[in-house]
Amino acid sequence: MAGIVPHWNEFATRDELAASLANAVADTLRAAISRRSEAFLAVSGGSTPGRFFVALSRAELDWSKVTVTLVDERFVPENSPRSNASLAKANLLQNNAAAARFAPLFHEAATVEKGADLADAETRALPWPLDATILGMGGDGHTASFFPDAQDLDALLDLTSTRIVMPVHAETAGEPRLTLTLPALVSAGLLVVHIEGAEKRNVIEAALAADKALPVRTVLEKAPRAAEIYWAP
Ligand SMILES: O=C1O[C@H](COP(=O)(O)O)[C@@H](O)[C@H](O)[C@H]1O
Repeated sequence: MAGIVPHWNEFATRDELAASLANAVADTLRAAISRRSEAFLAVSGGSTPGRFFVALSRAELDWSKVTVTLVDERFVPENSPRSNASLAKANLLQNNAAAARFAPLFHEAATVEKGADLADAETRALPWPLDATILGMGGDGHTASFFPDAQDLDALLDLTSTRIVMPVHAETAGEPRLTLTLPALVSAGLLVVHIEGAEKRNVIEAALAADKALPVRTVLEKAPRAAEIYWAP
């Protein structure tokens, strides 16, 4: 792969991965707090991050100085079982992390375009750049809401975009989405792709080895520094 090759962190179990990733993120947040008196974290939704969220929620640090947002969101309200905000609130924003400020991407609006405009305006006031971005990846190679079949995928993955949040329409996504744009995501000092299971490992290895233009490859290629891949079977 052109660009900077990611670094693999492999674990025997998902619990070990969760503990180690939580330590790494907590260290990054603590360092940001001592450097600039606050810290900014973006996390993923989906089925993978639950254990990591619970482990991180117990980390000892000054959570009142931490802002948490999402790398992407389904265009659904928080009472939907598909809401990434609801997952993060239930699993991460508890225990010590209950003191953190949460900045969701979903806003009530007639269309996802209007919702994205609201989220874009609101997120501008957050303490950029991100200190840590924790991405997931679907079996189709999507990460954040950069789906392979997304309309305007090139615009979503445009490193020169001045947008922070954009709407996403993709047949395979289930519903319209909101996503942080590529430059917003890769501004983070710590960029992680958290994946579990043999199937996802095969997908990311194939994407990195071949010139297969899956979105996850584009993100890792365009990132200004090497990403950390966290993987467990
Ligand atoms: O739709 C989404 O999917 C990806 C991967 O989710 P998983 O269920 O396979 O872990 C996730 O990273 C993203 O935040 C979410 O919106």
